[in-house]
Amino acid sequence: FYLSLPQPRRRHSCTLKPLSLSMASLSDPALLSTVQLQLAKLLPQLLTGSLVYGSLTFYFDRPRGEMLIDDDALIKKSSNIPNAGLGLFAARDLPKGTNLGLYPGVLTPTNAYRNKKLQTHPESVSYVWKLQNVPGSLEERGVLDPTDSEGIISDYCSGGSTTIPLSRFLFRTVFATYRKPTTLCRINEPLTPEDANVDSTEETEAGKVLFFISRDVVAGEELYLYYGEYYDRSGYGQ
Ligand SMILES: C[S@@+](CC[C@H](N)C(=O)[O-])C[C@H]1O[C@@H](n2cnc3c(N)ncnc32)[C@H](O)[C@@H]1O
Repeated sequence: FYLSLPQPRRRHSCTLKPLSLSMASLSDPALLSTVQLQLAKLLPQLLTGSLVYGSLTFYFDRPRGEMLIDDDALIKKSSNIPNAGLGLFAARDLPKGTNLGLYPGVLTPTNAYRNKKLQTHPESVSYVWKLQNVPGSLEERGVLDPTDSEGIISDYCSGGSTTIPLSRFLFRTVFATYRKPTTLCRINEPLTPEDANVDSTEETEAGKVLFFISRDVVAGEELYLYYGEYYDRSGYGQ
């Protein structure tokens, strides 16, 4: 007979191994193939994740806008208005109703623009188009910001924002060729609103602003758009 005495408890022991793989352990072929196998299993997930992240970033932070008139119909040069900088001129006759294009810029929530970029780069405001509120709601649709991360306007608007991590980097590299001309940003406003020869209509929900010729324009005329009563004109002439 065996006496059924309580057996001494076996102590479980474990050894903690350092997580990092040393070069020596990587030279172990068995371990190396396990690591390769794990990486191969992870690869599809990594690729899918990157694809989803890239697509969403592109969708939200892409530069919008496009020209609807050929390049040689317009000329960018010094404005007829003293100290107004560059202006946009008709290179040929443009009949009333001619579509010029959709205003360029990255669609940015109004608050994000107001609380971040406007604070750090106030000069960007001259070129930022504030969209109307979505009809029938108090929701603000946002602004179209065609300036770069420093608030500077250049000939093309690239996408990207500070809201999505690495967004600006992606638009400087992977999506670098996807950029929109900022020609329409050079249209000044007339000395009196009645002298405007360009007008705009907005498809607010789509975030689209169409610029069109509002009266017959002859070759050589400067194009003018009235900016509206809320535009900040405090920097005019400086
Ligand atoms: C949308 S930008 C027009 C393009 C700008 N002139 C440029 O060189 O890029 C608006 C800015 O142009 C200037 N501007 C436009 N119309 C003006 C006017 N009637 N008088 C003085 N400055 C004007 C102001 O500096 C204004 O903030």
